[in-house]
Amino acid sequence: MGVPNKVLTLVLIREEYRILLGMKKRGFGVNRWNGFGGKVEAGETIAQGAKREVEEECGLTLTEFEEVGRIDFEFVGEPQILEVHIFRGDKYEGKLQETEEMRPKWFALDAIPFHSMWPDDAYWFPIFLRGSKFKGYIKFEGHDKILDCSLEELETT
Ligand SMILES: Nc1nc(SCCc2ccccc2)c2[nH]cnc2n1
Repeated sequence: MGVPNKVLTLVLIREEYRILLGMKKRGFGVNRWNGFGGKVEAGETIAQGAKREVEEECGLTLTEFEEVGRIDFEFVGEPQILEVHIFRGDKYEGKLQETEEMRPKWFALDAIPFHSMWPDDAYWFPIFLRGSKFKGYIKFEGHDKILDCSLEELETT
């Protein structure tokens, strides 16, 4: 058995015509717009970890959210797979704020800044935006080059 996967969360808060992204100001994926997320801590469920990261990174408290996807990311030369659990945020409370980690901004669904995001997002965001569930496997060389990409749409809601 190889190295256990690193379990991570990614939350995309979506309203009818806009989606909330954050500009990552440090760490993994810096200088790219992304959803909010990160590691799952000991003693918390994946969903609890997702909710916590949103609060820490942009100040919002999720009151309704659902896991809609899962993508396993492999990076050439790194034994640990990143197992990313993707959630759609439907309802939230609180005041949106910039943090040390993220600069949040709402984007119209027809103006998502894919050129300043992880390159794979352009492949699975359309599946996410039509309300389907999905799972995938994506192999990277570095942080810009996709070597393999397989995505499966599981159901349309
Ligand atoms: N959209 C997207 N996100 C990630 S990492 C998301 C999980 C994460 C990890 C660390 C800090 C915060 C969030 C990606 N990796 C490769 N392609 C990718 N696309």
